[in-house]
Formats: sequence, structure tokens, C-alpha cells
Amino acid sequence: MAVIEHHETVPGGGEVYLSEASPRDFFELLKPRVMSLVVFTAFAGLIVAPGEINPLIGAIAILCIAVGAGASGALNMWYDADIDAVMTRTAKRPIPSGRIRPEEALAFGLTLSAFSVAILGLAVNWLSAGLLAFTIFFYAVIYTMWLKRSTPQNIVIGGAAGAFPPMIGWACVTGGVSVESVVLFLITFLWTPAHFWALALFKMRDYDAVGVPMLPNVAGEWTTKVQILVYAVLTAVIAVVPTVLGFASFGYGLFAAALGLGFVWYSVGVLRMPEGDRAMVPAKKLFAFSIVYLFAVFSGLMVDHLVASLGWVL
Ligand code: HEM
Ligand SMILES: CC(C)=CCC/C(C)=C/CC/C(C)=C/COP(=O)(O)OP(=O)(O)O
Repeated sequence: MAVIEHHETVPGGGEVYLSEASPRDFFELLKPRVMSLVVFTAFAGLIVAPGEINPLIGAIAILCIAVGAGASGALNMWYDADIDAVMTRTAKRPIPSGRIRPEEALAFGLTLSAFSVAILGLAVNWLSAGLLAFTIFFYAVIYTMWLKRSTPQNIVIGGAAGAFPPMIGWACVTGGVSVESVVLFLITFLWTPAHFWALALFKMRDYDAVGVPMLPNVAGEWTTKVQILVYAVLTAVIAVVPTVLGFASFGYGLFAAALGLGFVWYSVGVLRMPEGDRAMVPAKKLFAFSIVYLFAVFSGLMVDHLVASLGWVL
């Protein structure tokens, strides 16, 4: 790891460290692309929840969730800098490439975590702040420090972290947790394994190189492909439950069912992929579709809710 160090003598004779990092490097520590979807699902939870939230308070809530999510990404990058330096996909991140020092990333992640939780608690409510704190802890400590390097079920359990945001958005409005918000949680929770194992299949060599026990490396390609299909089916089913429970319309149910069929279709494509296929095109397609899928399901829930509330007004 090439860490660029710069020192300057200050009045009084001491030496201070001058960081080479730019604001852009710190922004990269927040894993902005991944967190955009996390924040989107949180926003959907906030919109779909029954009741009103002052738009300014709502904006503060989303900002706190975005900053908290980003902070957990920075803590993840701090802890994982050793393996990120080896994997081709992650080697150019700010810490392994020497643009940010590990201590800077740690301080940045801890500070943003504390601020995001405190401001959410003071401006919105302490249940949502508690959930945000738990989610940051879950991703940074339970997933990153513990499960990721110790079990091939890391994603299944750790995926809970990524599933909490819509529940946090919901709690911002209602001050509580309900069956509906648990269903929103389950959509992302059951979606995560197919999302990630699709990528883990075509990045197997990266994970082999660092000895992280991802399912394809430990249990093999076939078991992973079967499990992807099982989770895709479960995701497709849970995504229509909002209609079954009556908090989304029949139209949304049809839309979610069609998307679910697509998700299962791409997963079957992965199952049919020959063992040892180097190009892994179906796995790449499933990974790309998984992201579109989750954006679309949560967009569908929001549009459905807005249409229903307009109907109420008219
Ligand atoms: C334990 C759970 C998860 C794991 C292990 C995982 C893993 C990954 C990995 C390794 C990538 C490639 C990232 C990169 O190199 O930039 C990725 C991409 C992505 N993930 Fe996940 N993910 C998980 C959960 C989630 C969740 C919950 C969301 C959102 C709700 C999400 C949204 C995304 C998005 C939007 C991308 C694409 C980023 C891009 O455009 O590069 N992921 N995921
Ligand atoms: C509100 C809040 C705190 C949200 C957190 C959301 C969360 C847990 C998202 C997880 C998403 C993610 C990119 C996992 C990456 O796994 P990895 O870390 O193994 O991937 P890497 O190899 O790319 O670092």
C-alpha cells in the first residue's frame, strides 16, 4: 500500500500531517452508488408510511439516513482495506490506493455516524435514530468485522443491514414499526442474496485471492445458482404481499408480479449457465437486473401510494 505522506513544520517547531486527500476521495468513501439505492428505499418507506411528515423534517431525515449509510460504507472500507487492496474490483479505492489514510477514514466514518444518528434523533424521533445506529453497527461490525470473513451465510444475515432503511423511513413518519414496514424490510432482505451471489459468481477469483468465504467459493457454482433461484422466487412472492395485505393496489401487485417473473427468469438463466463458464454473461445480466428490479419495486410502491392519495383528494 503506497501511503502518500506529507509533513510540514508549524510555528513552534511541531510537525503536522498534511492530507493528500481531496473532497472527492472522502465522497468515494461513502460508497455513493450503492448507497443511492439504499437511500431510495428509505425514501420510499417515508412516502408510503401512513401519516404526514413536514417536508423539511422529511428532507433532514433522508439526509441523515444518506450520511449514516455513507458513514457505514467508510467504516467498511477502513476495516476491509487489507482485502480491498488485493481484489481487482476494489484496489483503486481511496485507502488501498493511498489517497486516504486508514485513521482518517475511521475518524470520518465515526464522526458522520454520530452526527447522523444524533441529528435524526433530535430532529425526527429516537426510534428512527436507534434503528439507524443499529443498521450502521450491523453493517460495520456484524457483517464487515464478523460474518464477512467467517461464514458463507455472511450475505444472508448481513443483508439485514441493507434492508433496514425503508423501515427507518417508515419509523420517521409513524414513530413505530408495523407489519407493513416489516414487509418492506423483507423485500430487500430476500432480494440481497440473488443480487450479491450473481456478482460473487463472476468475481469468484477475487474472493478466492483474499480467502473471503463467499458461497460460490465454499459451496460451488451449482449450489449458489440453486440458492439464487430460491431467493429470487421468495423475493418475487414477498414483493406482492403489500397488495395481499391491502396497503398497495391490485395494479401495483400486477407490476410487482411481472418484475418478479423477470427476476426469476434471469435467475433461471444463471442456473442454466454451464459450469465453469468464464464469461458468466447470465450472472452479469442478473446482477444488473437486480438493481433495476429493486428500484422499480420501490418506485412502484411510491407511485401507487401517490396515486391513491391523489384519488383521495379529488
Ligand atoms: C450484504 C449485502 C450486500 C452485498 C454484499 C452487496 C455487494 C455489492 C457489491 C460487491 C457491489 C459492487 C460494488 C462496487 O464495486 O461498486 C454491489 C453493487 C451495488 N449494490 Fe449491493 N450489496 C449488498 C446489498 C445491497 C443493498 C441492500 C443495496 C440497496 C438497497 C445494494 C445496492 C447496490 C447497487 C445500487 C450497486 C451498483 C453500484 C454501481 O453502480 O456500481 N446492495 N453490491
Ligand atoms: C442506513 C445504513 C447504515 C445502510 C447501510 C446499508 C448497507 C448495509 C448496505 C450494504 C451494501 C453493500 C455494498 C455491501 C457490500 O458488501 P461488501 O462490503 O462486502 O462489499 P465490497 O467488497 O464492495 O466492500
